[in-house]
Amino acid sequence: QRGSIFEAVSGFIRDSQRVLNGELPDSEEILPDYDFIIIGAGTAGCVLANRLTEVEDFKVLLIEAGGSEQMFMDIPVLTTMLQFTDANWNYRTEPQESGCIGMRAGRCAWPRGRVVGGSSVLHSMMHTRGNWRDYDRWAGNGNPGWDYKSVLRYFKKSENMQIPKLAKNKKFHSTSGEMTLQYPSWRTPLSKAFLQAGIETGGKVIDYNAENQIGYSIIQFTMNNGTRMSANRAFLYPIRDRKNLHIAKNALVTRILIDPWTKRAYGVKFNKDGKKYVISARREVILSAGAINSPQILMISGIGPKEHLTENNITTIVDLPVGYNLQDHWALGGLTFTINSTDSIRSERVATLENIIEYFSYHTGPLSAPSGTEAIAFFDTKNPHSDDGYPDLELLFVAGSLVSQPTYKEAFSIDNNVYDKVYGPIKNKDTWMVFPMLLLPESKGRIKLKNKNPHHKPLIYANYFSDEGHDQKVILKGIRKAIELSKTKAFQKYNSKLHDIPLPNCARHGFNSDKYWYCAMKTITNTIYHHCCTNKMGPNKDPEAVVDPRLRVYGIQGLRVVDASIMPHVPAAHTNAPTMMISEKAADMIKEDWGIPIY
Ligand SMILES: Cc1cc2nc3c(=O)[nH]c(=O)nc-3n(C[C@H](O)[C@H](O)[C@H](O)COP(=O)(O)OP(=O)(O)OC[C@H]3O[C@@H](n4cnc5c(N)ncnc54)[C@H](O)[C@@H]3O)c2cc1C
Repeated sequence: QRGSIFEAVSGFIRDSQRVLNGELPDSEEILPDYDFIIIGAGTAGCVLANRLTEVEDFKVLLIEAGGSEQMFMDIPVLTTMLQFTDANWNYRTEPQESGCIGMRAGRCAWPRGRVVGGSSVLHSMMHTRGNWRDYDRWAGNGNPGWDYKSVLRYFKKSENMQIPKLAKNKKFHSTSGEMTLQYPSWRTPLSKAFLQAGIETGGKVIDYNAENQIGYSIIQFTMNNGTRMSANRAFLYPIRDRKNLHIAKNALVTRILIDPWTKRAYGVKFNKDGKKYVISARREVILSAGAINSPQILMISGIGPKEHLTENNITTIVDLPVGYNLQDHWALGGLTFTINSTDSIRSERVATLENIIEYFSYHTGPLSAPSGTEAIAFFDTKNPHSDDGYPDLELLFVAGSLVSQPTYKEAFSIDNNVYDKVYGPIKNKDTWMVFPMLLLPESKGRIKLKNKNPHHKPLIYANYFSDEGHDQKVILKGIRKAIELSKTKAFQKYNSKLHDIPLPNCARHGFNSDKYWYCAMKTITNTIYHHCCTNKMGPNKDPEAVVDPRLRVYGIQGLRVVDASIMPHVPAAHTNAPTMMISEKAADMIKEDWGIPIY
């Protein structure tokens, strides 16, 4: 056994104190005005609050609907469980014909962080930047300064790469930023089998955050010494003592105040502890409420598609396509392989006293492993033989499956009948799973208002598979690739077998036929939580654009959007790192626009 009860108790106290000493207190005093008001202390909001308050003259108010981050939220193994706390907005998609069919009431669960740190507190901590073509494509669409060469410095700015071998590559990595990156110290031998299977089938092992992305890798995580590094911990803890930053927690912004004549944003309204606040912004209001709430707040404040606002009795101040262009990464969920050893992760083997003692003593062992996601691989299905391809498919390897942790079924909101029939018979088995995930989707959805009440959840139309068939074909290639990997020597060592109880609604197509898998992916449609793009950045001539390349809302002065909603299209990356990059770049643009020199 590693560690002792004594060490674990001291470790627990040390961890609790780290959070107590780090977490910014809810500001006792809220001033009537600030230079900048940032709405939302999520990934983007935390980075921005840090960078803007570097300028002593800038007085900043950061407003967050959720409460403080708690110590237990930093324990990697609890990642999925955080979705069952108040730190989750708990969204559900609207039912649609061709997706989420096997989820409860035909609705997919879309969790989002409602806590200081935002979705970076709920997220699975995978750190991937995407491919250079993603950003060259953003720039090519009329957004100067967003090409990969220009944004690479912003990816590096926040990075503290603690994987020694990767840190040597100075062109792509940095060790001086706030966000620490690590491989988890504990993982199952199945992750090695995944990499070996890749090599056996002609792939190679790469650093996907460097030159090119095609290949296999252990995942780089935003972790520090075996614990979660949320944006809050990385960017707000270190600036706790800055006098020019105030934070209002448990404060829901209900409206951005805009003068309808001058079209200038001059403040915000928010509710906190039963009190209503109206606070002014001397310079700018910055909306960082994420891809679902940012469009909601804009629309409620009179910025959005005129017809839709009129339907909701909102006077339009500027008619803009807010809420359109919703994009996500999704995968077939539940593609499971059984094995004949006890090498996979199962909750009953993880949640043991021994492991708990080890975790609190040293931050090692199974509790320091994030939800079983261990390895990753990227493919360009259009140019399968190019090393420098543009990945459109990701295989996300999990050293367990829907049956390894009771919370998975709930987190994904899988219908009980479907789950019991398909996964009930293997519920005690050891398994591994792959999410074959679409990276460059063609389907697009939309966020609409339910009504103009800011306390009501907006409507989410995911529109998965609403394209001409491209998206399902890519996922199918991923399924075939995962099955190929399961047949390699590396995985046959464990006698890996594709779990073949068919989904009841798809059985008529014959298990493992292309048609079967098309039906399966529309049944267990699994979001990978990369919701974005609903306030698209684009040039003036782009009819879909909501913000300009400096992230200013068209037609309004003093209002920017800085979060995942400004992405013109989702990059071939998990979206936390790109969101940090956006915020780093935005901070420099804001400083520049207010005459502060940039170094
Ligand atoms: C379950 C899950 C797993 C994920 N896994 C990964 C992963 O492994 N790797 C990865 O790269 N990405 C992952 N992501 C995605 C990543 O976390 C997001 O892309 C990123 O955090 C988006 O940052 P953001 O600043 O745009 O929004 P958020 O971080 O969501 O921040 C928005 C903030 O605004 C606040 N807010 C909203 N409305 C209001 C209001 N009216 N008033 C006041 N405050 C408001 C919210 O409470 C929230 O704190 C995951 C996301 C989720 C939900």
